[in-house]
Amino acid sequence: MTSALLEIEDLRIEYRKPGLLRRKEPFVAVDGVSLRLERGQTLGLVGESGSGKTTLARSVLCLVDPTAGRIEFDGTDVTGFRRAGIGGTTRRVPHWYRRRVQAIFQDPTASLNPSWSVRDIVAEPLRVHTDLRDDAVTRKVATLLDQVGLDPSLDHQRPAAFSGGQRQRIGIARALATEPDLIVCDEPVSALDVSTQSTIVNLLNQVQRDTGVAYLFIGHDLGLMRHMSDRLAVMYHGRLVEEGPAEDVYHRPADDYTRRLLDAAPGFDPAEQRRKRELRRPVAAG
Ligand SMILES: Nc1ncnc2c1ncn2[C@@H]1O[C@H](COP(=O)(O)OP(=O)(O)OP(=O)(O)O)[C@@H](O)[C@H]1O
Repeated sequence: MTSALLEIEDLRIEYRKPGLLRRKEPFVAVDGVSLRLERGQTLGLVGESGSGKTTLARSVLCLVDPTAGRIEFDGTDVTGFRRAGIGGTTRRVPHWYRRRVQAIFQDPTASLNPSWSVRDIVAEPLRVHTDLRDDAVTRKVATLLDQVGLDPSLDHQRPAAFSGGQRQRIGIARALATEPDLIVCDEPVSALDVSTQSTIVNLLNQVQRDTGVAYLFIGHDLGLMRHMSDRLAVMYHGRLVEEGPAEDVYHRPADDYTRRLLDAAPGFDPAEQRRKRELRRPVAAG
């Protein structure tokens, strides 16, 4: 088997609350999770609130230290990139990793600097990660804004001048600036209204077709996740309960928890739900 873009092996992440007595058990947020994401594909990560999705995503972004297990990106072990050093210092994550792995977050308002212009926000990763001169940066910013459907002539405006969906487009332009191989998308459409959700999802799909970027995509809406993802992984209480091709997980879930998640999914027509339950009912042996 060829190496995947991202390979997560038996990952465990524990949180310790400061001041806890030593003998008290740490809280296990991610427990023995193994996942694989191929180049140019989307791995959808679903599960109820608190199941460990964001913690897993943050470990891929080297924002949280795994307790055990391994994260490999394009053949390089990146697990120890951010091990806490002596005296609480933190080792720097290499530039090449920050450049190749970008992120989009749920709340674009919180993740965009409100006092910067859109031009400066999108230009920042170019200034940090490339040797482009000012005029080339300006051209690239205009191309990126155009790519995400924003008018480049508005690049002097601040984020507050834009709608929620437009702000998410700014976040996507910023994430695309370094031409990453992977974008970790932590619920990028959950805070948007339904019609804006679908335009942003379509944009992300188009970007993937154009650039070959892979997504680790976290979301709650199973219907949307099914359309977005090549494979779906379902987490429950920090553990992976199911993983497989998106259509299989959606139509033929192997795990009880996935079935409950599907039945609880909002926007389902009750008759459709009944029909799905019938289809999923195990066939008696013999
Ligand atoms: N810094 C932290 N310290 C202690 N516990 C934490 C910390 N961050 C998250 N947790 C706990 O870890 C568990 C998993 O949280 P996480 O945010 O990864 O879940 P999630 O599936 O992404 O949830 P949501 O869909 O609500 O974002 C939760 O019980 C949460 O309270």
